[in-house]
Amino acid sequence: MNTLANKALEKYVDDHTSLQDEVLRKLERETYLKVTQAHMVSGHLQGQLLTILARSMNAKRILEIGTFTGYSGICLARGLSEGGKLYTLEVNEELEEMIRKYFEEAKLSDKLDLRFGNALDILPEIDDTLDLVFIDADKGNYDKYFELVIDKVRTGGLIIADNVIWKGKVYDENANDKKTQVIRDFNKKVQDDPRVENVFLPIRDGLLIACKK
Ligand SMILES: C[S@@+](CC[C@H](N)C(=O)[O-])C[C@H]1O[C@@H](n2cnc3c(N)ncnc32)[C@H](O)[C@@H]1O
Repeated sequence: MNTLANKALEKYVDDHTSLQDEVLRKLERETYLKVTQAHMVSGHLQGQLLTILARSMNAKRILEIGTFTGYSGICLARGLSEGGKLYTLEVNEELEEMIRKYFEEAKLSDKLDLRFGNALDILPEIDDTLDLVFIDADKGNYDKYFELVIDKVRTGGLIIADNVIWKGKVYDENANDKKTQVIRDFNKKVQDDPRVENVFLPIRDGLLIACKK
């Protein structure tokens, strides 16, 4: 289920969001043509939100967990300040060519630190202070990702988790599968966590934004 179920509203929202540029349009199109599970791509509205959040906080160090074809990575990197860097972690090496091609087209290659492997193994190697973390990989590990990054995030920095609505299943009392329960548990954990202040945004498949105190 689309959280902006009303198509007219969806169009209106899109019409009042800065336009998607040619690089992102091409990347989204190529993803849908060539890659399985293309619906995982963040897309225009969410991508624009990520750019604006990163830019407004003058981010210098951003970490993304789950690069996929690079859509959200490009959006985040666009919000980086001068000399900034995006660490982005991806387990599927087959995506490398496409990711690098589009970062090149977007003139963002100098900001890209792309690392392949299991994020759980790579995260302890990242020794940096982070302004923003975007968690968008395997849902079963969201809790672990949160714990592995929280001490690296500066005060006032953000941890943003994607897909926290899980196609509406998190608030459907009849949905009791394991993945849905894992996401409910993660959402509750963030809500109860005294280290952060948080807001749950029902955009696309849901973003949970936690600001470190
Ligand atoms: C939802 S997609 C990411 C979408 C991307 N952020 C975007 O908006 O375009 C999730 C990605 O996480 C990757 N992934 C899954 N488990 C992972 C892990 N343990 N470590 C690193 N990447 C992982 C998948 O291969 C997939 O490309």
